[in-house]
Amino acid sequence: MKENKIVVGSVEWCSLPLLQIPAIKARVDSGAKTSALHAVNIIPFNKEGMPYVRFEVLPLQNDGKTTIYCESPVFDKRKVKSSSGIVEVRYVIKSVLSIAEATWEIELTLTNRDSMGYRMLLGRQAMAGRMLVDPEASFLLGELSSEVLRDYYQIHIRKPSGLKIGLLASNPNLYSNRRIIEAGEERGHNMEFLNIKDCYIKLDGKFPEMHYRGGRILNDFDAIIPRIRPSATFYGCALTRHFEAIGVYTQNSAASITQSRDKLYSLQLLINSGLPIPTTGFANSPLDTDDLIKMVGGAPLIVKLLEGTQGKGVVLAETKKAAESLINAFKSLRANILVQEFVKEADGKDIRCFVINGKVVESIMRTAAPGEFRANIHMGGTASIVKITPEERRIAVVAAKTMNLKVAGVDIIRGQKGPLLLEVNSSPGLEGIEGVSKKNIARLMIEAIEKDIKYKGIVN
Ligand SMILES: Nc1ncnc2c1ncn2[C@@H]1O[C@H](COP(=O)(O)OP(=O)(O)OP(=O)(O)O)[C@@H](O)[C@H]1O
Ligand SMILES: [Mg+2]
Ligand SMILES: [Mg+2]
Repeated sequence: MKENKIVVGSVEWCSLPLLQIPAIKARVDSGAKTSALHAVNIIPFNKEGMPYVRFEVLPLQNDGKTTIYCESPVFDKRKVKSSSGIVEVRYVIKSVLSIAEATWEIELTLTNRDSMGYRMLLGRQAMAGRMLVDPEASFLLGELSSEVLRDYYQIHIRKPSGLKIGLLASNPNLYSNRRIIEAGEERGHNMEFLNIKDCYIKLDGKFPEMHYRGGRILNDFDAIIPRIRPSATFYGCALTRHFEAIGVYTQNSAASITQSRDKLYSLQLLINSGLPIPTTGFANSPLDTDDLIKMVGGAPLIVKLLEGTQGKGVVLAETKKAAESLINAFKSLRANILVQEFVKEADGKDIRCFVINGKVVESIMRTAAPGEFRANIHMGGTASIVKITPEERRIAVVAAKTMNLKVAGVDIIRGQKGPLLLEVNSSPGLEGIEGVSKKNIARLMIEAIEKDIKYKGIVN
């Protein structure tokens, strides 16, 4: 059967017609089962109810400008262990390989790992029954001249249009992240999802740089939208700070995000601006628990972890005894906590004001599920649009300004004597609010960036 097989060297040119990639240099890698395609900006989406993935391929080595925009149905998602032992979940697509005038269907995993500069690896599965490898040779099926490549790729050279905006976050599947990418693309911008864990920093007095997995340098961004989840605060803020250092606009600054993650520090700043908050205590030693409880008006009271979110670190202690044990238990775990007056009149409701560039663009009221005092959507709360009072609006605007946040989610509860500020979030979620609002909040975030950096390119 040898005669029918294509003999290939260790490197060959091939093409992927379904993805409209006319020529890509593939490294023949019989050590790997599945073939891999080097792709960036890999973003999942749904098309007519089916899982799809959108990605960009830079088909030519050492060429960061020639970009092919691809989309494909998702065939599978697989865990792949790299040679360094790190497990990565990769999308698998089915595509057609064309080589030496033969074509057949192959599976391709998408990876942003730059495999020694090769944009494609051809694995055993794709070759089985069809190819023989002569490992000493390369380009047995012919080399392509730079003229031919230029002809192929001329139309694919990225033309500057719109802004280049990076979304610095952890999960491209998250509703908020998907919406921000979508809204940016709708405005004609070049949106890229930058995974926090894949960015790294070059600190250098003269030539500081931001790098991305595989060695790509990320220095040409016009703006970065940091959406840092609490568990990634330290590294995410370091990256945001570095983008600032290399002159990139960040929608929320690293300093403001860092500040907002510490509830105690935030409250200190907020009361300095004269904003009303529920009476709050903080103590270091369990010896002071008794007085701490008295300070906030006794039980029932609220205990909050300093770095909690989605309502997870917020507990209600109904009695003095319960409060004592709760506070002392947290202390013995060395957790940093706040003790706060329980505002019963809030009646399991809170108001989330979404602030962008100093304006409340939308407000919703969240109502806690039955038997629950926390109104968070993640705790089963339901949302509806609410008309806020001028005082509530003022509190939200001053709070965002005090925290120096361009985009903020300000939480307020309605107490007996008026509104009380609970906290200011630096990555407010979009799902709850867009679910009930007619406004395109993600688009408003993008427009705020356009305004801030005085972008006049696109009108629609
Ligand atoms: N002092 C209080 N009195 C009454 N209810 C409160 C009080 N503090 C918090 N709550 C309720 O618990 C919810 C969660 O509290 P808070 O917003 O402080 O925590 P969080 O975990 O940071 O939430 P988020 O996801 O909004 O960041 C509030 O939205 C509110 O419904
Ligand atoms: Mg919070
Ligand atoms: Mg909250």
